[in-house]
Amino acid sequence: MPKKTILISGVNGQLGRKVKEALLHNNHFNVVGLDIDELDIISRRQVEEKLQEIRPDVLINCSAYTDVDNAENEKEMALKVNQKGPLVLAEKCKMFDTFLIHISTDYVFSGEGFRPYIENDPIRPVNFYGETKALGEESIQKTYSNAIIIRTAWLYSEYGKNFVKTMLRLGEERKQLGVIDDQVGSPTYAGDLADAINAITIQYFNDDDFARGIYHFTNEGVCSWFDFALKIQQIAKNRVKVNPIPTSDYPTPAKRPHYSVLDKRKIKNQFHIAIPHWEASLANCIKVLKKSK
Ligand SMILES: NC(=O)C1=CN([C@@H]2O[C@H](COP(=O)(O)OP(=O)(O)OC[C@H]3O[C@@H](n4cnc5c(N)ncnc54)[C@H](OP(=O)(O)O)[C@@H]3O)[C@@H](O)[C@H]2O)C=CC1
Ligand SMILES: Cc1cn([C@H]2C[C@H](O)[C@@H](COP(=O)(O)OP(=O)(O)O[C@H]3O[C@@H](C)C(=O)[C@@H](O)[C@H]3O)O2)c(=O)[nH]c1=O
Repeated sequence: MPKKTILISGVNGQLGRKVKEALLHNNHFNVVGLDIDELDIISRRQVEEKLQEIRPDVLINCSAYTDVDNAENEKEMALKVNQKGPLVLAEKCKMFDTFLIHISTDYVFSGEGFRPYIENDPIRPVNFYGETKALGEESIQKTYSNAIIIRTAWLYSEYGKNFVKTMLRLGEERKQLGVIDDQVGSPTYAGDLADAINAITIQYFNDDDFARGIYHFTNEGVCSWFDFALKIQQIAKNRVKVNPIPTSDYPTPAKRPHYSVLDKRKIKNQFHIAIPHWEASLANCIKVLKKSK
């Protein structure tokens, strides 16, 4: 296979960095990673210039506005990055015939369901971040069919700001912690999602029956934020006491869905992807974090 060029936008984010690491293992890929300083996804001019210059076969969009609480106040900015950004990328990928992989979220769902959400379940976000991500999905779907949207949830990695790193810090600083036990979902190690994106990218070049559209990806297993926090402290051997609390005891500017488990059968069947359980991936990530301390 001649070398293929893969462009990653938002490469300095926690997912962007893991995607770059995963793709760099593939000798057939020429990987270019850019972040907002070189490729601002809301700038039509900049996106067109970069696609003209780099001519990527695939663009993996890891950039987004991800501060769920601040999105309630910084509405204009959140909307620009999460709705206009994907629209611009879809328009320009269409112009250059570049396959687009975009990432979305479990927060597009209301959380009122009682079984894992499948890809074509109706969406109804309960916060503004979720609304902007839903609009981003819609913009891509209306504009460009040579695209895949992967919804994921509760993402963490060694990099950036995330729940695991917050809990590890609080576990060392505090004697007690209250964590919500009535919001349930599935944690996702960004390295596992990056491996899935790598597998999908390879299949895009090799599979004549390659199916576009929306897919769900998280780690296997289901837990509450409380279960997740408890396991983090256990693995890290922190002595902090973790107490379960209801959502009403932890008020936040943005409402969160109570149940946002995603059904992953479609991605597993279509791309033959084996997904690790969240507890196994969490242990691996914490081991890496402890080593680098
Ligand atoms: N984090 C999570 O728990 C979850 C995330 N997702 C989705 O996964 C994807 C990756 O998230 P994650 O890695 O956690 O996000 P991060 O916030 O870690 O990274 C996002 C990156 O995008 C950059 N960025 C922001 N605005 C722009 C812009 N206008 N143009 C180009 N780059 C920009 C950010 O730069 P800077 O830091 O300078 O602003 C940052 O480097 C996103 O689509 C997110 O919505 C889905 C479910 C869960
Ligand atoms: C720090 C902390 C949080 N919590 C709660 C608040 C919240 O309901 C939950 C998680 O808090 P966070 O603010 O880390 O998570 P949040 O920003 O809501 O995480 C979301 O981010 C976006 C980008 C997504 O797309 C989602 O999939 C999801 O991962 O834990 C506690 O109960 N106790 C605590 O000490």
